[in-house]
Amino acid sequence: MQVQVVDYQSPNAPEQFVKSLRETGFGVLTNHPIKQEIVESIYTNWYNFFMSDEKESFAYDPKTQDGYFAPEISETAKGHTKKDIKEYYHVYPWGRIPQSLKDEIMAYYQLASDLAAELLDWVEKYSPTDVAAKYSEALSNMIKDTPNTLLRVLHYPPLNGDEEPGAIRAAAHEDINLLTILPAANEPGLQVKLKDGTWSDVPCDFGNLIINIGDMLQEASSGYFPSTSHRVINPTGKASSKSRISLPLFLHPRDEVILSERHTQRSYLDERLKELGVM
Ligand SMILES: O=C(O)CCC(=O)C(=O)O
Ligand SMILES: [Fe+2]
Repeated sequence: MQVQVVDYQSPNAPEQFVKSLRETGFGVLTNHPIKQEIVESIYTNWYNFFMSDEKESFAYDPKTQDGYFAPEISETAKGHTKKDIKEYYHVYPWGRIPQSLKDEIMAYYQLASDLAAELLDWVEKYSPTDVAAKYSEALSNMIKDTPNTLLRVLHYPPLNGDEEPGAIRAAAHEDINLLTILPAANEPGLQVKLKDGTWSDVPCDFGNLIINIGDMLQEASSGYFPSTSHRVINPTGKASSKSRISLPLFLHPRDEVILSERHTQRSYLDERLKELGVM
């Protein structure tokens, strides 16, 4: 099955959407409540931030993980040796945020978090009874008042030809969190790995909202909902000279939320950050 594009306003949207998540780890929504204007404005304003020297005064703090991650310290995906070709900024409500960008990005953070709670209710409603019985609390409750949800503003710079051979914008990886909410980026490149092992472009019409499952939902659902590998491939031709901006919101439960017999959100997250080499 390919990733389904679902009209958020259609009566059977919840069922269709959850089916796509179950089959592919991804679902795409159109006609959803997040206005394209705010997404576009964020892309423009943060592009300007990444082009400025101001970013250097927000260098990330390894203890708290908020702030600016320069290309030199950017992630190496689990199981890979080459760093991704990207720089990014981690926005947390309690973290450092450039003053001029704060109101807008926090408005988006709230909007997307509210929508995410609704989507988690959809997931719960269409979880089989035996799977839902193992959720330690309602999925949408797991993110209630959480300080851990992370909004990452990503900038993939234009390629200039001196990239390390084999490095790509984002090497194949799975997300760590419960669910990821991602407005379509301003340029294509996002691909998902299908069950048969082939890579497929995620429908990326500007205005689409892409949602995918992370490892924590896979853990909490005993594998019923798959955390699927995805990647961002390098552009070719004229597109190589363009920046790509994207804006994933990674939904994380509160620290103490029990995901499974093995893990709370905190024990799971710490394990993964160490593997990524950023902690
Ligand atoms: O930039 C994108 O489209 C996806 C980014 C992503 O998968 C991630 O940061 O985890
Ligand atoms: Fe990802």
